[in-house]
Amino acid sequence: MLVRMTGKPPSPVTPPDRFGAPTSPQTGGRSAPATPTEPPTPKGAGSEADPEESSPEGHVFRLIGEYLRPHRRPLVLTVVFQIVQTMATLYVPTLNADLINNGVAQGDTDYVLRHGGFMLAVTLVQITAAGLAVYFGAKAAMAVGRDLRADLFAQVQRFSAAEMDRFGAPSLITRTTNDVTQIVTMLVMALTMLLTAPIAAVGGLALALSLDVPMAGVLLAAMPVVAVVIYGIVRAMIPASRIMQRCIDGINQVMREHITGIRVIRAFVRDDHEQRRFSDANAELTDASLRVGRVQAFFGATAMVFGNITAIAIVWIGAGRIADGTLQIGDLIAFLTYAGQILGAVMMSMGVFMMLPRAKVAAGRIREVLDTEPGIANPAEPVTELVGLGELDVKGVTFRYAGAEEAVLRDVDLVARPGQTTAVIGSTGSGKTTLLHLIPRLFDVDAGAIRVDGVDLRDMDRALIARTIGLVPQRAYLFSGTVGSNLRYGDPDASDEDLWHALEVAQAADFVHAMADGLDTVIGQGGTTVSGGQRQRLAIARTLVARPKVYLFDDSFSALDTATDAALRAALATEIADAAQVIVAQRVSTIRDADRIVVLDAGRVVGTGTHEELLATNPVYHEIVTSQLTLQEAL
Ligand SMILES: Nc1ncnc2c1ncn2[C@@H]1O[C@H](COP(=O)(O)OP(=O)(O)OP(=O)(O)O)[C@@H](O)[C@H]1O
Repeated sequence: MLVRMTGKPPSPVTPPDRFGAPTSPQTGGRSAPATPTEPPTPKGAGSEADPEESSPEGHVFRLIGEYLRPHRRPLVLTVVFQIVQTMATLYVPTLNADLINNGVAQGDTDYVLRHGGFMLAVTLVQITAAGLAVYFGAKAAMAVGRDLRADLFAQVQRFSAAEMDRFGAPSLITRTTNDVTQIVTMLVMALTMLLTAPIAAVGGLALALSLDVPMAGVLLAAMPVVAVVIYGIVRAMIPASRIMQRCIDGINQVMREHITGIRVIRAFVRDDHEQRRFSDANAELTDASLRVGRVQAFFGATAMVFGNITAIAIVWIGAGRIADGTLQIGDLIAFLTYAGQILGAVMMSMGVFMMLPRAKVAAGRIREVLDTEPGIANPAEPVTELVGLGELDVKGVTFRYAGAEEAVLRDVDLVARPGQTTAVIGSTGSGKTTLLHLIPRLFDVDAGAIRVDGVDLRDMDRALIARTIGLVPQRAYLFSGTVGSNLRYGDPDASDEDLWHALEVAQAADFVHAMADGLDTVIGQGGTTVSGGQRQRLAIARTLVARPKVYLFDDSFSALDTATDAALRAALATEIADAAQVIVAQRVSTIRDADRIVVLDAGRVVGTGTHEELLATNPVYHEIVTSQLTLQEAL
């Protein structure tokens, strides 16, 4: 039979995970209100709304149009070769009819050879044009994919911690990989079929009409019937694909949690529970896939039946007309070929429309990232150099996390002078880490200001902030690579001697020496191949290599034993004697010698002074100290 099932519906691929996190305020610059108002919902998104429902088709076409614009050349070539290929495809049945009528039927071998040669040449043109059309179409589509990924990556790099929190790392990864793939896949199909299909349908019909009007009527009658049936099936496919997409989301989530939390699962012997969760999600996906499969099977069978009914009608009418001498056998064969081409074209274009729901969701999610203005932008005329030694002044700072009801920090003051150590202590959840994250401008304050050498952070160039302030985070992160490449994150030009010196100060030289390849020892992603304490010390060394003016240690000594902690602080005291140090710690012994201790309680500063002053006057500090040391030890 002539009808080929080329309009195959898209195969299930991993869909994007869903974005349902609360939206955040776009606080940026000095104009940020003291009490943040409710954030505007980003375009194409909605914390409540289902992104699949809320992203119109326009998203896909606008996005594709925008990204195809720079690739006009391959696009134009695709169109040209598509037209050539389709014309040649339409021409071949006419030539074939001619060959049969005037060559085969007449027994004219010479005609068959001459005409056959020409037909072969047209087929060659058809094949070459088809190949080139696919090549340039894929080239344009891949270029769109590459540009989308590059723009998404660049945009995510501009994001502040607030936007990162809002989208979440897994979602940003899925958007950059899977969602882009959805767009590219649809684009490849669209470039290959959307143009060919209407030309083949209209051209085939025109040629059929020119051959025999009554028989072309069969095709004309069949086309709308097939289109209506396929439309109905596509309508059924859309909700089925949507359900399947949600099921794959579910399975992704279970899988992600399983991989991330494998140690906890093992520790609590929850393997069976996790296995059940996975089995449930898996069964749900299987059911949904079967539902989609049933719709596809029905689609295939129905299309085939209609195609064959059309072919039978053509043969039936054609046979009668051949018998009464009004139609030639070659024309009947040409008719059957046109019927196949026309119905195939209708089905192929339906295949593209079946991909639309998924591409639509993907485009909405991509647009959402691209349209999100980073809350923290570089100032228009940034300060690029500081003249002072690096005096940090936190003044009247209030901060609330996006979506949170209460401010985490209220009216916080803190001064860290060069050559001095300022410690921050407080119960867990009192806001210490948050305060430290505000200093390198990972978030912007809602009220108050943070200045270094009298310059507001919001007036400073981001590169200057990074050069001036060195944060050793609570959970040190190391990149996949070597010890050396991780340390050079602080300064790409640092020599091996510089690295070893930093390691000595950070009390890390001994264990790095003991590693098989020293500085060239490979570190697993996230630093999983070193211990927590080693990771902390490597992170400290990395910051030392950068030589900032202000050091922020966020509980960076917590994984060290007391002796190493003391040795490290002693080494730091001489190594970075001129720098300002802010140390957050839980252990009183770590901070008792600090020049100034700031006591935080529920986001407020409840005391500032030396260990002795606070012990004598501050009940919160007194309580923290006596919970760890005897009064004798404390004094
Ligand atoms: N990204 C975030 N989004 C929303 N709330 C947050 C976020 N990070 C922290 N919080 C909340 O802010 C409060 C202060 O957290 P923070 O980590 O600053 O406390 P901390 O004093 O450093 O605690 P710890 O000593 O346990 O590290 C906590 O109530 C916490 O739940």
